[in-house]
Amino acid sequence: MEIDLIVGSMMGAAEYVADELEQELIDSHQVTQHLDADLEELPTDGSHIWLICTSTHGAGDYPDNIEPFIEQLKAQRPNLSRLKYGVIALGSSQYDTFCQAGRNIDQLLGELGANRIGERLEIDAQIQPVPEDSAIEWLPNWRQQLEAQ
Ligand SMILES: Cc1cc2nc3c(=O)[nH]c(=O)nc-3n(C[C@H](O)[C@H](O)[C@H](O)COP(=O)(O)O)c2cc1C
Repeated sequence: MEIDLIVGSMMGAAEYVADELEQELIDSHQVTQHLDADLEELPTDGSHIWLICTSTHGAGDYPDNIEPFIEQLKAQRPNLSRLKYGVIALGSSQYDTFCQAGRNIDQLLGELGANRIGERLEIDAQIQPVPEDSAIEWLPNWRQQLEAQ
C-alpha cells in the first residue's frame, strides 16, 4: 500500500514524528512524506492512504506549511469517498483549542466523504514530552486496521 504522510509542523515536532512513522512503515509500505502537500499531486482514488500528522499553532490554527493544502481542499471540495486516512494531532492542553488543527482536518476530510481508519491520535505536549513515543505506540493498531481493509 502507498502511504502519503502529510505533515503540518511549525517547529519540527510533528515532522520528527512523521520521520519516525516513516521508518516504521517502510518495511511493508511505500511511504512519501509531504511537507508542502499539494492536492494536485496526491491521488484521491483510494490507491494511496493519507496519514495526516499535524500540530496546532496560533489559536487553533494550522501550521503555515499545511495551510495551502487545507485551502485547496476547501476551495476544490474533491470527492474523497474512496480515500482512507488517519490523523495524528499534536498539541498542548494548555490551549483551549487543544489539537484543533488535527480535529479540523479530520472533520473536513469526513465532510468530503473520506473514511478514517482507526481513532485519531491526540498527543498532549503537557503530558508527553516525546511525541514520537505516543505515535509509535498508536501505530500497530492503526496499521492492523488498515491492513485488514
Ligand atoms: C505559539 C504557539 C501556539 C500554539 N497553539 C496551540 C493551540 O492552539 N492548540 C494546541 O493544542 N497546541 C498549541 N500549541 C502547541 C503545539 O501544537 C505543540 O507544541 C506541538 O508539539 C508543536 O509541534 P510542531 O513543532 O510540529 O509545530 C502552540 C504552540 C505555540 C508555540
